[in-house]
Amino acid sequence: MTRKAAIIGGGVIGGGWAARFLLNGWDVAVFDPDPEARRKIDEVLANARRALPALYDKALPPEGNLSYHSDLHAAVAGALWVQESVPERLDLKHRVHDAITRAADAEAVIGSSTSGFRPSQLTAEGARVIVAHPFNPVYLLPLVELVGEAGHCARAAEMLHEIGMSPLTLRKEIDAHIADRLLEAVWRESLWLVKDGIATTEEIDEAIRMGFGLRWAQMGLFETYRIAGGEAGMKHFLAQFGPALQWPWTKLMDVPEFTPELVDLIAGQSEAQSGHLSIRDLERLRDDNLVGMMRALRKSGSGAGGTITAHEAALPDAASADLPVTVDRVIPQSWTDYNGHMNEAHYVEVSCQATDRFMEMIGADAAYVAAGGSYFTVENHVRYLAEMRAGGRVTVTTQVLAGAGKKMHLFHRLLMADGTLAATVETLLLHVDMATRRSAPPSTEVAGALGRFAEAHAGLPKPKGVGLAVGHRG
Ligand SMILES: NC(=O)C1=CN([C@@H]2O[C@H](COP(=O)(O)OP(=O)(O)OC[C@H]3O[C@@H](n4cnc5c(N)ncnc54)[C@H](O)[C@@H]3O)[C@@H](O)[C@H]2O)C=CC1
Ligand SMILES: C[N+](C)(C)CC(=O)CC(=O)[O-]
Repeated sequence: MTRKAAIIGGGVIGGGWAARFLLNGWDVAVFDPDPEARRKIDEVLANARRALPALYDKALPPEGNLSYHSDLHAAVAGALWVQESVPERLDLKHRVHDAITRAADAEAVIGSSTSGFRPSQLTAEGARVIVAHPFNPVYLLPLVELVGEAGHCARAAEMLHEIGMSPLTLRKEIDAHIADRLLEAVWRESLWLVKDGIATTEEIDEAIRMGFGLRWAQMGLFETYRIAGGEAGMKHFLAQFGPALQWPWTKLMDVPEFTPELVDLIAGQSEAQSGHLSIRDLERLRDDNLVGMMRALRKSGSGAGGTITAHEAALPDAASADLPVTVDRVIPQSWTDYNGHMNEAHYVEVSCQATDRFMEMIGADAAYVAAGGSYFTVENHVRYLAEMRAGGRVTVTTQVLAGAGKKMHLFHRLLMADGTLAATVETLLLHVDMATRRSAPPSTEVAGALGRFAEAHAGLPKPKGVGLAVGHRG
């Protein structure tokens, strides 16, 4: 059954919430007295439809229904989740939450997007609001800080996981929760740097996006500093850079004294958080994450992405072979080329995703590869038959032409939503012993599963295009 979310206040954040729920298959009812709210939400939705599916190698569920209401009660009726996102004014929040509490179903989660108020400040006695503080853009960024009664937070967390978000439940309420306290510190310090003529806003943004901003996005603060302590780890880091906290590096001079107890507490928590990995393991993890993020920034040319593309233009050409996996997905904007359609490389990428998925189906999955067996592709033949465009859905069907011994001969059909055949990819793979990296027979289980597919497909007509040479139009 389709679930319903009510969005009370449809501005920057309410619009983002609406998109997050809607694109994950929920019905969404909006109440916002602003006559411009519908236009604004439609614009947010257009951006969300362009961006959110690109995160996934699988199609999201069909969108729910979006409705607008001139009455708060009508919007809230029957909703499993009611999210308040009205302006950050306590008197207004009080009035709105009184109305929501009266209108909402007894089991509904009632969340407030407030950036700074504590749940106990938000309502009169008896109301059951929790803080569900998201990050802009709500449809893409996963974090939601949950603050309030444990049972309500637990139910909220469950639902947030289902719409692809990452709830973080606070141990106790505090003004501005966790993340905004951190952001406020950086923000305040940045404003001082500008006011004192030390740096421009551009220079401060550069200092963040070319350096520690990249690290923070993939490893946070404490794990990053653990690595910065070298092999001696967090205690060494605290010993080396602790004294600097007393130097006038910052306008925020109220800092805790590094007593042995505090050092042990921080070092102990850091050990519990990451002690299962060596510093080298952490470095590799960090580097892999950074490469992934910077690749993601290449298309827009933002920040570090522009630096990479400029450098790359000056380097000799190298072949690329990064090909992820899908059988049913939406084509991301980033796959569009200068001809305004999906670039030819991504047809092959989609076919590789189909091959990987098929390997999982016959038991040649990640565990099998880790145990020493895999398939290597030895030949591909792509026929480009129709243009595919960003936002369109592509489904791949896989036919086994032969599957015996070391050989796996597959035929992928790439189909558009209306059934148009957009491409075929005929691909020949050989089973390989990963230790010797030479061809070798697959395990009995994999051979059996592949054989069953081959047998089931044996009676199907030979697909048009099989075995053709380039230029042959058979
Ligand atoms: N903008 C941001 O970066 C973030 C904001 N927040 C929080 O989200 C909440 C909303 O902020 P924004 O979306 O930025 O504000 P906004 O000004 O963009 O949107 C507020 C919306 O509430 C509507 N509204 C006003 N009175 C209303 C009422 N009585 N009933 C229903 N709707 C009403 C307004 O017409 C407007 O569309 C605030 O509590 C803010 O602290 C949370 C995370 C990030
Ligand atoms: C500026 N802000 C306090 C409203 C920011 C937030 O609350 C979270 C965000 O998206 O940065």
